[in-house]
Amino acid sequence: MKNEKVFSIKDLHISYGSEKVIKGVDIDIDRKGVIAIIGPSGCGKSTFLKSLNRMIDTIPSAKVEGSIKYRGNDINSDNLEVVNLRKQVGMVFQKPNPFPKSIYDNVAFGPRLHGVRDKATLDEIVEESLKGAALWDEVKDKVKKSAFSLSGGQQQRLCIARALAVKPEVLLMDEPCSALDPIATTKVEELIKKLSKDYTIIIVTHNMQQAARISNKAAFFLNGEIIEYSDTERMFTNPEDKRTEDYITGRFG
Ligand SMILES: Nc1ncnc2c1ncn2[C@@H]1O[C@H](COP(=O)(O)OP(=O)(O)OP(=O)(O)O)[C@@H](O)[C@H]1O
Repeated sequence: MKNEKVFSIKDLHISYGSEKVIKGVDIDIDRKGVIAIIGPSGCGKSTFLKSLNRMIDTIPSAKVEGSIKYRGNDINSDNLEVVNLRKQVGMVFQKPNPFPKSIYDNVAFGPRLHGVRDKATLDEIVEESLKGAALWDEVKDKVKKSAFSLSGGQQQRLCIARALAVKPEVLLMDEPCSALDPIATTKVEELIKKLSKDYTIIIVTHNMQQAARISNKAAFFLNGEIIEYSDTERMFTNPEDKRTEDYITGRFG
């Protein structure tokens, strides 16, 4: 494929009112694989992530300047359809947030929103998405039951299935395992690794072991700037910057 870059970001600045949170970020993100966004609390990781599918628009005080290109198109240009951008660039949040609906209706929600009405087609998308999120075997006999009847880890995989149902290219994940127990975390990590063969996954994590286990590349943020962006293995074995080393070895954060 010609354009291997999914995102190309130049001189990105984001502020909330007078507080500057992202201060001149440049980063290119390639197709497929897992990119971990790491850095201490408050350094702007979630803000950066939310800017990539314009979820940041929901915060009135937020102001975004600079260029974010998704597949070569400026996502902040007036003629870009946000609904289409969010179809391509899905999001999974820290706490599982299924809708108060059945398992089936949670997954069918996005496709219905985009106009799919045919029952057989919806059935197929729901099954495929639940299989993609490694949840199908656990729920196939009870898809009409409430999403709230699932465990926390299952709910998070349901949210991943819901994101997959509209066939995105990119998944943004903001600490998707922080509310999960170790077993559910392992399952979601395995799922992320599996999905990274077909999707580009950009994940914010506080967990350095998790970043090392699942990501191909890592970007270290500090005070709204990217200090280092490299292959994860390299960053974790031979970081270029002393501040990166101090952070990943737990000297601060
Ligand atoms: N909705 C908001 N309104 C005003 N300020 C905000 C808002 N969201 C975040 N901030 C501020 O922006 C800064 C960066 O926050 P952000 O959540 O992006 O950091 P983070 O690196 O993801 O932190 P954490 O790891 O603790 O989640 C913080 O100082 C925070 O207080």
